[in-house]
Amino acid sequence: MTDTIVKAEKLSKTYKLFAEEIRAVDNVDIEIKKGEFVSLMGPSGSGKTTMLDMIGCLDSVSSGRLEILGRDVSNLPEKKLVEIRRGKIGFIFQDFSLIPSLTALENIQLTLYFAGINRDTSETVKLLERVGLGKRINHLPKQMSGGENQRVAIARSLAANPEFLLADEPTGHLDSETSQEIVNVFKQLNVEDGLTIILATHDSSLGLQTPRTIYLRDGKIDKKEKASA
Ligand SMILES: Nc1ncnc2c1ncn2[C@@H]1O[C@H](COP(=O)(O)OP(=O)(O)OP(=O)(O)O)[C@@H](O)[C@H]1O
Repeated sequence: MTDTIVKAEKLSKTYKLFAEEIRAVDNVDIEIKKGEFVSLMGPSGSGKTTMLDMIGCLDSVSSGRLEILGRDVSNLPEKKLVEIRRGKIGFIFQDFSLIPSLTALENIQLTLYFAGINRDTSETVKLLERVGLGKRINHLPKQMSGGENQRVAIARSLAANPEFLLADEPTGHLDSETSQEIVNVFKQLNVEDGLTIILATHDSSLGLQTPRTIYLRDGKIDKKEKASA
């Protein structure tokens, strides 16, 4: 098993919009190893989401090479991309995407059900405890704060035992104090469980807390600014 989670070489993504061609990601070289906690930072439109979507096998590659978990995914059809992302990659987005009529516990159980994974309820409860929600197991999303909803989403992303987590602006809907709490959960998962996490954010107060920061500007890596925090 490789310890390289992501290896991108001259990776590019081009969107065609009528006559216009937009190079959202432009010739990017990146290598991310198992156990790293990396933030992808850059202003709006710099290509963070496009980059994460390709790494997460949610979007295709236009040119260059992308290896995920040791497998070349650059030219794979959608069906194969689904196979790679299912179970192996955990996703956390800005909107928590929880089902309003289901409790914290049920939201996770439903995800497991659709993934075809059999888990004891006690294991799911442990996941919620892991993110500090031991007392919110039977709460509905509307009975929890935004930060708590995002913790449920984090627990849900962990339920299938993914090889790594991708978080795209996970604190976009949260105030600064709650955002810090969410980043602390990620730090804990990275330090204590060795989980690999890639976090996209435009918020430098959060992005600079990770051991490694990659800056994007106009779809390219901004080498001048690239430095470890
Ligand atoms: N589906 C699409 N079709 C056309 N252009 C797109 C598409 N998705 C993204 N883009 C363009 O690609 C560029 C990069 O967008 P992207 O969403 O990756 O940036 P971002 O850094 O994540 O921005 P934000 O922080 O605002 O989410 C932008 O110019 C955007 O307008």
